[in-house]
Amino acid sequence: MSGQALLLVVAVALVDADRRVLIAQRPEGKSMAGLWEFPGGKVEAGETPEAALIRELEEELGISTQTACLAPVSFASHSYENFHLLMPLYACRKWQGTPEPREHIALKWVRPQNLRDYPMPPADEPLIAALCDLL
Ligand SMILES: Nc1nc2c([nH]c(=O)n2[C@H]2C[C@H](O)[C@@H](COP(=O)(O)OP(=O)(O)OP(=O)(O)O)O2)c(=O)[nH]1
Repeated sequence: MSGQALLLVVAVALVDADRRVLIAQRPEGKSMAGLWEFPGGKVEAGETPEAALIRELEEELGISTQTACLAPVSFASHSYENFHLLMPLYACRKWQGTPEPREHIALKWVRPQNLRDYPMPPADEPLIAALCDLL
């Protein structure tokens, strides 16, 4: 049987006191450069999704959080040209530190209803409605 490889990526909606969500702009040189995404990244072999997210938040934004602060929201299941993306989205309202763009061009706090003003990867589109419902 042949088919696309499944890629497991974890992502998070960091939610601030004003119910805004943090999005981050992908850098030049990467796929989908310039698009706005939820922080996160690929789950490595032997890692739980939560551990991968905690690691990515430290690497990408310089913040720390705990598994207990990660609540499942929804997931994306989307076929790209070379792989099929499976991406659980968590919400997180509690973390230590102030997010800074260590691997992105820019960060932005956005109300869920305004997320459509920012070009995001096609897989993310259905997640916006889930966040609007939740927040
Ligand atoms: N972090 C994150 N990744 C997303 C989102 N939506 C979406 O399609 N993706 C895709 C982009 C990448 O193909 C993959 C995440 O990979 P990554 O961020 O760990 O690695 P990368 O950009 O260096 O990967 P690459 O595509 O350049 O090889 O998931 C999202 O909202 N957040």
